Amino acid sequence: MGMAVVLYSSVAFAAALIIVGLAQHKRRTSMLPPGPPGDPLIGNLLRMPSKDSALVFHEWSKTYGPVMLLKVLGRPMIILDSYQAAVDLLDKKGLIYSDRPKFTLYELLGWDPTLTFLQYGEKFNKHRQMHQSYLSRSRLEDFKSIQTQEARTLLRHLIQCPPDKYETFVSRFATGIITQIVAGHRITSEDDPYLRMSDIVSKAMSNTGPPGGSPIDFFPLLQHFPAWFPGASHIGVVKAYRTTVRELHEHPVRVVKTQQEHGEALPSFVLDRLEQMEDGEDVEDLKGSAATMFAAGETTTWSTLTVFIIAMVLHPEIQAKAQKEIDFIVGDLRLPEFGDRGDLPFVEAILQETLRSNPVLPLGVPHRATENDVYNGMLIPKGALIFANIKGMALDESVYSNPLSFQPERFLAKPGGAGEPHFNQAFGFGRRICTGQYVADNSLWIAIASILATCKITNAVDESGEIIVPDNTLTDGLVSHPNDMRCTIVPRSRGAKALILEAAV
Ligand code: HEM
Repeated sequence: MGMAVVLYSSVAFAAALIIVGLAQHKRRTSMLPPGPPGDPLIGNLLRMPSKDSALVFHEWSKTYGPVMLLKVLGRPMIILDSYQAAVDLLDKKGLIYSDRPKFTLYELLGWDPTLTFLQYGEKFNKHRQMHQSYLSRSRLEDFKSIQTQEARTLLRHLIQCPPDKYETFVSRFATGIITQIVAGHRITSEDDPYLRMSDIVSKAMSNTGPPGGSPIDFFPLLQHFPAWFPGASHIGVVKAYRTTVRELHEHPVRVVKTQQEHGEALPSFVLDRLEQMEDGEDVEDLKGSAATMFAAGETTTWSTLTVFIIAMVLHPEIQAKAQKEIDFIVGDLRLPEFGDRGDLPFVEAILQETLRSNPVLPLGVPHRATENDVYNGMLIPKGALIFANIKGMALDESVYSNPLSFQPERFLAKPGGAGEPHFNQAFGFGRRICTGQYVADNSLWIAIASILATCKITNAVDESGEIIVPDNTLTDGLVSHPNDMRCTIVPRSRGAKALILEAAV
């Protein structure tokens, strides 16, 4: 065989490879989910919303469908805008949809090891098991007395504090429950170290943009640049908050260990784990788990309760209807108890509508596909970030009528109500579903029922006597928080005030 034949054959073979490659690429590209057109190389970067991402994605989904592809700097992002698509992928195919992307910004902030951000694998299983075993349904009874006690303390704070402190005390309610569950510590003073840490950590979590979406997450090299460098501004957030985040890892375990040595530790997650710890076991896992529970459970509960309070300011008629229901079932001689829950369907509906109307994790926490997958003829590429658009699902008109209005009746059984499904999606999906959902649900219920039973929430009034209508918007962060909670909270009656003061411990 002559040299020329070898050369021609090689060129022909290479050409064939390129043609097959191009054909495969074309086929692959044509199978990708639809999405807004992007620019060469940078994809949709320039069109990515700077705020209200979940709402903007929901609008785009009306054009591109419930499974939508966005590309940012070559990184595929799939937005799931329908409950069905999220269940089909994240729940039913959990084996390949339960990973997380790398959250460089959160790692730099000191969140490590943190269940929320752990990649799917052995460490994830260990942390998930630690959380689930302590926060399981069967344990819920143990927490109810803590939750009831903190709800009563909250009532006293709300009627005694000036309006600009409402936020502080609602946050303290959430913190008070978590510190007791995690570290057996009851907050009794405003100087409590957990309150300081909680305040700083909440700020850190609501100022980081959508999870996994900061420029540092896309270009980890930016972490080595000064904060003034374009795209590196989050370095300032890291510097401001890292020490407190690390302190939150050290403090609970250090304190409970000392209490344990002195035989003074109260039951808690940390004590439970310390007692089970085997020789040589890494205490860093426990530190990470405790800090995660604290961070994941505090801001979410606080923000959701704030959403409820604003909804009551904006809808006095709904507040009055719930109070009528409570007066009928509970009366005015005692405060609501967990045992009343099944008899208060309208209060239940308000809780559900609070979770639906303004979900505090509007885009959840992104999952990551670990394999190529085909869904309804569309290719979900390996490595894609998968966002469940929880806010988008809340606005799905085929499930929720008048989705923009706050209408608890939608959840009441037919014919009195619309029989629409509860909004469990607020807690996420599949193998990454929120481990604290049952605790959160009970904390929210007892706080909502107790506030409605005893307090009247109305608009605040400014210096010139004008009624203030709170702006019903949320910040953009890992956890979103209402921007404006201006209102007035007073006891419903003298009897209600007496009940609050008697019950508070
Ligand atoms: C209103 C309150 C809460 C809401 C709305 C909420 C919502 C969520 C959501 C949407 C996720 C992401 C799920 C996913 O990736 O699909 C999540 C994860 C998580 N939540 Fe919650 N949560 C709340 C309260 C709590 C509480 C009280 C705790 C703990 C005491 C907690 C612990 C966690 C943890 C550890 C994760 C990460 C799970 C994992 O990655 O495997 N959450 N939560």
